[in-house]
Amino acid sequence: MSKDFLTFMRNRVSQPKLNAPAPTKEEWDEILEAASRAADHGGLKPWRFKVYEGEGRKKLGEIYWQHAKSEVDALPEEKKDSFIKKAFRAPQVLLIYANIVEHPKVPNVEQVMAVSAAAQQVLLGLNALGFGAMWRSGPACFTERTNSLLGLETTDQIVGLIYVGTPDTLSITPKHVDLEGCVEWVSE
Ligand SMILES: Cc1cc2nc3c(=O)[nH]c(=O)nc-3n(C[C@H](O)[C@H](O)[C@H](O)COP(=O)(O)O)c2cc1C
Repeated sequence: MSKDFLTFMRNRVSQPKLNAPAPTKEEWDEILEAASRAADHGGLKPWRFKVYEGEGRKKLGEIYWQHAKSEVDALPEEKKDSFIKKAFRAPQVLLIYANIVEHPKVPNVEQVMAVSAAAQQVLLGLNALGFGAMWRSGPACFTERTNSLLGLETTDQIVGLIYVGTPDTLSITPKHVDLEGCVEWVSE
C-alpha cells in the first residue's frame, strides 16, 4: 500500500481541461473531511471551503472582471463576458481560504500554511475519486474587494481556486522529477 500511495502522489498532475461530471455533494464531503486532516498547528481548523457551480460561478467571474477594471482604465463593458467566462473553465470551482485568527502561538502565516496543506490534500482526494483538478490563483485573489465580493472577512486569506471536473483524458504522463539542488543532508 505505501509504495502504491507514493506512486499515486508521484503521478499527480494538474488538469487544465475539465468537463462534467464533477463531484457530488457526498463525494465532496469525503474529500473535504480527508483534506481536513492536514497538519494544523494549534488545531485551529483555519480552512474554509466554498464550492461554486452552475450559475454560481458568475460570482467568481465577477472578481476577475472587477479586478481587471481596477487595473485597466476605461475597460469597455463588452469585455466583461470574457472575464466572467474564466470561472467557467470547469464545472466546479472550489474556493479555499484561511479564516485567520489572532493566536499567541500560531502566527498568521502558519494558519495559511495549514490551509495550503489542506489544498494539496484536496488535489489528491479529487484524484483518488477519479476527478481532475487545477489549483489557480492570480492577483484578483489578493484584494479586499475580492474578499468583499465573495462574502469573506477582510482578514481571510484566499489560498486558491481549485478548478474541478473530469479530465479530457485519464491517462497520466508522469512528469519528470528532479531533486537536484532541493535536498541537503546534514549528518553531523
Ligand atoms: C498557490 C498556487 C497558485 C497557482 N496559481 C496558478 C494560476 O493562477 N495559473 C496557473 O496556470 N497555474 C497556477 N498554479 C500552478 C498549477 O496549479 C500547477 O501546479 C502547474 O501548472 C504545474 O502543473 P502540475 O501541478 O501538473 O505539476 C498555482 C499553484 C499554486 C500552488
